[in-house]
Amino acid sequence: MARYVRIPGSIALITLANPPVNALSAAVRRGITETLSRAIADPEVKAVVLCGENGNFCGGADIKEFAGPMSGPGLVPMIDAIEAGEKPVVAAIEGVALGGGLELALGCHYRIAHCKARVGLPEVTLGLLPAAGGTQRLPRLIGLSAALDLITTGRHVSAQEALQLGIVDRLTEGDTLGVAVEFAQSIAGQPLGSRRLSTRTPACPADLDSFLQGALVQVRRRARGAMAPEACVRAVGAAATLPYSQGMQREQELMASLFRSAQARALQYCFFSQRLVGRWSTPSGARWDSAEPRPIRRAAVIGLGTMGRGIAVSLLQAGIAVVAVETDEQQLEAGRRAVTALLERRAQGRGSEGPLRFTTDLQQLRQVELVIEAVFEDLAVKKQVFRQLSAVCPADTLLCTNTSGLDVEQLAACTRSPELVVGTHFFGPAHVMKLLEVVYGPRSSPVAVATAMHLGKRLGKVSVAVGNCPGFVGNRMLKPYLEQAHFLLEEGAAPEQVDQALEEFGFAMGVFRVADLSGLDVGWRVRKEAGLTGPGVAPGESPRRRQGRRYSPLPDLLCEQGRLGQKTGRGWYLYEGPGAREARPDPWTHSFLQQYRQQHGLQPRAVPQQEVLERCLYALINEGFRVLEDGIATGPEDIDIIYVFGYGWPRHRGGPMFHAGAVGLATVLDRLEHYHHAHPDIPNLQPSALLRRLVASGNPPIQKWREVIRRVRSQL
Ligand SMILES: CCCCCCC/C=C/C(=O)SCCNC(=O)CCNC(=O)[C@H](O)C(C)(C)COP(=O)(O)OP(=O)(O)OC[C@H]1O[C@@H](n2cnc3c(N)ncnc32)[C@H](O)[C@@H]1OP(=O)(O)O
Repeated sequence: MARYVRIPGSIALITLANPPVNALSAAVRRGITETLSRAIADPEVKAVVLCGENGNFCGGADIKEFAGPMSGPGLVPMIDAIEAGEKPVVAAIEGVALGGGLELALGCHYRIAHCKARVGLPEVTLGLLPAAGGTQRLPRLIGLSAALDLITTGRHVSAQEALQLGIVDRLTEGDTLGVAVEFAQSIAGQPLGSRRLSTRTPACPADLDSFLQGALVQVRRRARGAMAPEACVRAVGAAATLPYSQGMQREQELMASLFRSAQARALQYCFFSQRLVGRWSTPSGARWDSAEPRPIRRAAVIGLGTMGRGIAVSLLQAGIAVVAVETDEQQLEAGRRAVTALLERRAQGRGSEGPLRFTTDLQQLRQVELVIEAVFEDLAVKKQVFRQLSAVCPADTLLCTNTSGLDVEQLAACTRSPELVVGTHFFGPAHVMKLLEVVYGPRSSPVAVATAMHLGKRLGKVSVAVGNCPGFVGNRMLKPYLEQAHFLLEEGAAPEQVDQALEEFGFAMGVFRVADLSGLDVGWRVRKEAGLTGPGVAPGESPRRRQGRRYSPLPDLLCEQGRLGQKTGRGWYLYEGPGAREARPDPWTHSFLQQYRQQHGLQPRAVPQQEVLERCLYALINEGFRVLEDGIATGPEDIDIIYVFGYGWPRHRGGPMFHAGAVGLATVLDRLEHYHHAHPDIPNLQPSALLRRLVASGNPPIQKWREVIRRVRSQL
């Protein structure tokens, strides 16, 4: 898995050959070790060039190997041998040099990179640290501060930035290998001295202790419970305070504490799941590898509210021409100003955008290949828009709706070509958030799904194909989670207590802080339309029961008081004023809850933190199992990616379904049974058939769930 060629002029060329990214599998490590020995032993060879096949230097250690026992030559001795050798080794970097790939390049004496290459140490995103000398060599090359930034964020760095930082010695625009070979010839025989990075002393900030302390505080705040960032700081700190060999020892110790951790497993599961969801399929047999996406050059966005603006910006930044449509001149002008401001803010350092036109005239849509409707979340209004679109657009135009949960099929039924209608559920802000739920209806064609999935990828999003049901995957699962949070308030908890439990679990914001941020009126409107509150409620119905099950009117009561969240300066929390962001516990809410409990004869109790987590999270997870039973998501990975990328689920916990597996499915089942027994009027707490079946099947690893799901679905 590493090829060896002698090139005229006393150069040995070693090529890593493990496409697509030349990951450093055992076979590649063996290949490098053997070919390097050969080059060292050959007296004719004066210098070595190391490169990768297929336009990529190296994507790092082979992540697939981490799950099993490690075998073959170790990365550290291999890289040490390169650095210690007497013959200069030049890394010719094309494509990527990431993780172990960059660490390998740092063991080389020189680095030459193509101007489009990217380098970085992203191990932290996999729950690890750069444990092949990266935490010790990089600070010695570019200084402690810059190394700490790269290693704790895992960000990829462009070739230009890598040159500025001093990670690479030279950039090329053309033939990287040719330049590297020529360069190797020019330095053959020169002393290697400080080209061996392990011999250097890292440049450190003057007040090292407080610098490292500050770095620890900062990564802890950002990490929300993830362990790897802190371990990275400690390892880089060792580079500043210990000789190289002791620093390496510390690096290995810290890596050992992470390598088999639950967090590393969760993060690596996310890495592979993110790629797996791209290989989508639908129950009707459409598949990623057989459905051909249509090219999209011109698109339209209908409705320039917050979502429509973000979607327009997202399309433009992908180089797609956009026609932005509003109903009247006033709304159009507001939309124009907002989109222009967003584009200006994001303009720095970005590529060229597609052309943009604003109009109130739907006739302007005759030339577009795709339309995204982003009007008010009201089925009747959306139906009307789809009827108009169907009348105006050519029959082969793909019509997408940005609904967050309405029936895509009902919209398709309003058009001439229902097979060309799909849901594209963006998450706000749409130009920032990485998730796109692509919703196929029963009649959506393979080409429609493929085009929407492909569009998502072009927009830089992680697209997940899901079936059509109220709330699709993400919002459907959110409902029982929110419901539990409200029930917990009825039973005695305070909003800040529920939020604290969820934030300590790793969510960026607890459920009540999120509700205040998004606006309580959003859910209120949906509940009114569903007849759960407002004039649609049957006279005489108990305020705490709806449709035969327990219901909490608490959020409705807050809305009735005009407490809509941050925008009104008060919601579950109190804010400095309308639009202010800092949430303060509100004595009003506490006394409101107290009165409510008294009025309904509810005896408040101290709700343990464990119960908050179990009831909120297991209710959500239970719905996830139902989503799988119903075939709305194909596998648990789809759900987990949706939750990690769209709902702030802490990535180091892998997503809700992964978390269920990590806790133990039998435990989740047991706790759901316990809570359902205590609250028989909450159907969401009744364990799903699939969960029971998985437990009965012996708690298989998550990668095997699909087999059980198939059996359960065929029997339901
Ligand atoms: C105690 C012993 C351990 C010592 C370890 C020492 C420390 C070193 C650790 C590491 O190096 S960990 C790995 C660090 N590297 C990364 O995190 C990079 C991961 N890869 C990527 O970011 C991207 O894949 C890419 C390289 C930027 C390429 O992106 P692109 O969009 O072009 O393609 P993808 O679809 O992402 O990938 C294609 C294909 O390749 C698989 N793959 C990518 N990288 C790895 C890898 N490092 N190991 C194994 N497999 C990898 C990826 O899963 C895709 O596979 P398929 O889905 O097509 O099967």
